[in-house]
Amino acid sequence: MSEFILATRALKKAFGAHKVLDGVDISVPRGEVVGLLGPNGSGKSTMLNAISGFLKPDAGEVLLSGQPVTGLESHAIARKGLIRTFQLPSMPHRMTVRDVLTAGSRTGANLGSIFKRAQQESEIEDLLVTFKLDHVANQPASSLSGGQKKLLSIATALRAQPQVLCLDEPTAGVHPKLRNDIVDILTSINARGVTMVIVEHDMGFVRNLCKRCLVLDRGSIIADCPPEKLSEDSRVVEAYLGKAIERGGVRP
Ligand SMILES: Nc1ncnc2c1ncn2[C@@H]1O[C@H](COP(=O)(O)OP(=O)(O)OP(=O)(O)O)[C@@H](O)[C@H]1O
Repeated sequence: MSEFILATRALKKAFGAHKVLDGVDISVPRGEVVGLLGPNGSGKSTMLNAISGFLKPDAGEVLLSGQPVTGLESHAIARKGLIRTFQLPSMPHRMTVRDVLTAGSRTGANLGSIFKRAQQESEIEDLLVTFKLDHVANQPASSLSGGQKKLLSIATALRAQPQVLCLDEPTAGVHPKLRNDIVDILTSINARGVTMVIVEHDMGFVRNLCKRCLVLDRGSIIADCPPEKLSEDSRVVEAYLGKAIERGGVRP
């Protein structure tokens, strides 16, 4: 079994002449929580898209447990255990919150027994409570606030029982009180062995969750270190932390 559950090798993606990913190598050991940081427009979402099959890389490799998944469709990569959430999750108009969670199941279409159905219903009720969505369970998912949609998208991702969860700005738009709840939820998910790659600008959140951070800038990883070491790295301060703090861009 590969030492790394997720790796990219010389991953490239350009939009026209703009080389957003210019040969990116990352290696994520099983069970790790990694922060993927960088200035706005540095390619973090592009990286998640290329890893999860929402975008085909121009060159390079994506490896899941050592096996190449480069260029596979997103649903095929999801079936292999890597699920990605989005910065701005869109929700179907006609489905309630509970319906969205039910549809998110890996086994949703194949509930052969009453036992399985009862088990699924109980898992969904647990998720509704854990993500503080139980009071809106019967409302249309599209009517939720931005923060609630974020929570629902993470809860739905968990229904697929991922081995690797890639989260794109999980706290953006989420009420500050709920951010600590998300840290607790993600910590307990990680304790069950789920590896995570988290794109996030909230440095408090990153420090609470991530043992390691990768910083992306101008197409390359410019730092790979624990969060508390980031401010000691002059390239990171120059490219990201310094400027972003000046602009108020990094949520402390
Ligand atoms: N489909 C696309 N077509 C053309 N350019 C794109 C496309 N997707 C992304 N880009 C460009 O690639 C660059 C990286 O975008 P990306 O969204 O990956 O950055 P990011 O680091 O996630 O930014 P942010 O922190 O603001 O969310 C940006 O300049 C963006 O305009």
